[in-house]
Amino acid sequence: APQSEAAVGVGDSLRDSPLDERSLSGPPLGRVGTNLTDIVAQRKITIRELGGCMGPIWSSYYGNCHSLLFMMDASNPTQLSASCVQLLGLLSSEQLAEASVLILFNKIDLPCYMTIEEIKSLIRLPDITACAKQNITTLEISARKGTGLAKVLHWLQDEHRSSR
Ligand SMILES: Nc1nc2c(ncn2[C@@H]2O[C@H](COP(=O)(O)OP(=O)(O)OP(=O)(O)O)[C@@H](O)[C@H]2O)c(=O)[nH]1
Repeated sequence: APQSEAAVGVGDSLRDSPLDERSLSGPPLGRVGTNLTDIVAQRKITIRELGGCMGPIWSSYYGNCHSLLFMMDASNPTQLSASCVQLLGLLSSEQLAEASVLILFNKIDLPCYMTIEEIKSLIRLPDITACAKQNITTLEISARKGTGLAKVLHWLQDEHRSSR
């Protein structure tokens, strides 16, 4: 069956979540490295998780990336600017110009210092979306509670329906 790849960068792993994982490969949770997870959402989609601290080598994986899930920790305002800089770097990459992008605001189960609207305004998300070559969608989720994950799966399903 055809398969395509999506990548998760920065923030928190979907590994904690109740996703329907039919097969799993890569190092166990908590190890440094890149984790690969196959999910079946009508077709097989391979998710490659790249931790925030692996930013310097993210670009090695751009070539095979059909869509990008960029996870931000909505409960931690001190990480926001660094995450935003990493996001801008991804969006300006020529290799990712055709990728569809889903920005996930994670940990909405925690009491947050700022509302998601405030976070979006602080990182000037409307400007980022307007200037980016990519089609950008945003969702608010809790990987721990599973909130919003059905929508993430639907997005993946839609994006990979007719992909290479
Ligand atoms: N309350 C809450 N905690 C979460 C959620 N998602 C992840 N966590 C916790 O946040 C911590 C960090 O998650 P990790 O996935 O290990 O860390 P990370 O931010 O992805 O780290 P890198 O991949 O190296 O960037 C763990 O203790 C998770 O259990 C969430 O939605 N809510």
